[in-house]
Order: sequence, then structure tokens, then C-alpha cells
Amino acid sequence: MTLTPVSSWASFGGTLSVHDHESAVTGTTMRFAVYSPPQAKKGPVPVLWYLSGLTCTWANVMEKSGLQRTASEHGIMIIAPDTSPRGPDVPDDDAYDLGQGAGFYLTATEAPWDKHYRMDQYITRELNALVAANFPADMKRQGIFGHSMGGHGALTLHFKYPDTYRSCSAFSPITSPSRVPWGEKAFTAYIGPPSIAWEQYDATELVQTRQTDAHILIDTGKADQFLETQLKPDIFIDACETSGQALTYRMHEGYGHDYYFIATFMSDHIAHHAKALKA
Ligand SMILES: N[C@@H](CCC(=O)N[C@@H](CS)C(=O)NCC(=O)O)C(=O)O
Repeated sequence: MTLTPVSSWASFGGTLSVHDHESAVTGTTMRFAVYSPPQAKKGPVPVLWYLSGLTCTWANVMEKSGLQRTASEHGIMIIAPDTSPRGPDVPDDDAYDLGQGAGFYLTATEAPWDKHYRMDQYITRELNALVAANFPADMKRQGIFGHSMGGHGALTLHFKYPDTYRSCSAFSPITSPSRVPWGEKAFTAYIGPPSIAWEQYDATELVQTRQTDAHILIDTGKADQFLETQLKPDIFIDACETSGQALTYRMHEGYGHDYYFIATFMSDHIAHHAKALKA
């Protein structure tokens, strides 16, 4: 698998680089970014995956969250994949919450989405192998976090692959997509009408049977415009209490759904993963 370099910048003693590659899983050219900390010049470092939200690419978190400073201090590599396959031949929708930019980290089974939309397989298998082969990454020490739709992706991939993604956190995640409009719309389009298949992509369902040894950290703003309609923290908090999943869920007065909020708490999240992965 060949990587095509797109851009590269020095940052906090490390390197932020962007790469393209042909994906056998999505059948498209995929783009992702890597922040490699200075410690990676001496040997493999822990890897932290950041899954972005609706409408985003690799760029939002790398340009707006300021993660490079703390990732550099802790010696953590950060990988930011795209949020969907893209291109003129990839099905799309006029709405921002379906199609390109809205892959929901699942494998679509419904036409026309089923040909390219396989973001969970892309991230857990193909991009994982690419990172292992091309970067000084210690693949035995991986964590995962994300925002909104990407927070949902991080939670579900952690519950499904706890031995791969040993630590987990999220900013303003959708925690029960089966019960909210964003999820209902995307799941119906990608995997068909409500069925047992919905449960395997729903963090609130997964935590009931697949609770892990990790301590999950979640931050959400009390002024988030999606709080009551799309995020519904209480459903997930209750499910974690019932199943015994360790969770710290912090609600922050005045903060919204944006990267000003994420930037405020980014260093806490990287420190949380560094501690769990013993960076
Ligand atoms: N722009 C959309 C909302 C999409 C949105 O808020 N996306 C979040 C993730 S769910 C985001 O991170 N947007 C990009 C950014 O803030 O840089 C709308 O019209 O309501």
C-alpha cells in the first residue's frame, strides 16, 4: 500500500503530515493526517485515533483543537482519518448529515451506500495496517477518541475492539444513535429499517454487554445546541451505571458543540489517554 504525501509541517518539535492512499476497503482515494511527536524520532510511541464529526475532514481537529502542544508533551501520535469516502463517483446527499462527510463509522448494507461506505472496516483494518507499516507507532498501545458522530464512532469501536483501542474518550458524543434523529436517518439509509443490526452500532446498547476495563472520559457543553435532541447523555450514563462501565461524564456550563469547546478540554483528553497507555 503506497502513501502519497500531500503536506507536511513542523509543529512543536514533531511533524504534522497529510497523506493520500488508494483504499481497497472503500474503493476510493482516502486522505488522513498524522501528528508525529518529537519522541517518535527515537522509537515507537502510543497512537491515539481521533474520529471527527459531521461535515469534517482530517483538517478540523488538526487546525482548530491545538492538540499538537499536548501530544508533543506526552509523546503521543495522533491519527485523524476522514469521516467518509469521497469523490464524484461516491453517493452523496444534499443534507450535511448523510453521505459524504457523514460516514457514521459503520459498514453500509443498503444501496447505493454499500459500495463505498465502510468506515469502520477502513479504520480498524486498512488504516491500522497502513499506520503500523509507515509510522513509528506502537500498535500495542492505541487509544481512540472523537467528537459528536466521531465520539459515537470512538465509543463503539472501543467496545467492539477493546484490545486494540485500550483507552477511550469523547467530546459531545452521540451515545445512542438508534434513538435520535441523526442516527435514525443515517442508520435507515445505510443499514436499513430498525433491526438487530442497529444495536451493533449503538454505544448505549453495546455497553450493556461489552463493558470494558477502561475508564471512559466524556466532556459535553451545557450550551450545546444538539444536547437534548441528538446527544442525550443521560441514556448512556444510566447504561454505564447499570453495566458497571467506569465513566466520568463532565458537563460544562456555557460551552457549545464547537472546536472552541474541544480546544478547551483537548489537553485533558490527551493526558487521560497518555496515563492509560503509559506514554
Ligand atoms: N454545520 C451543521 C452542523 C455540523 C456540525 O456542527 N458539525 C460539527 C461536528 S457534528 C463540527 O465539528 N463541525 C466542523 C467545525 O466546527 O469545524 C449545521 O448546519 O447544523
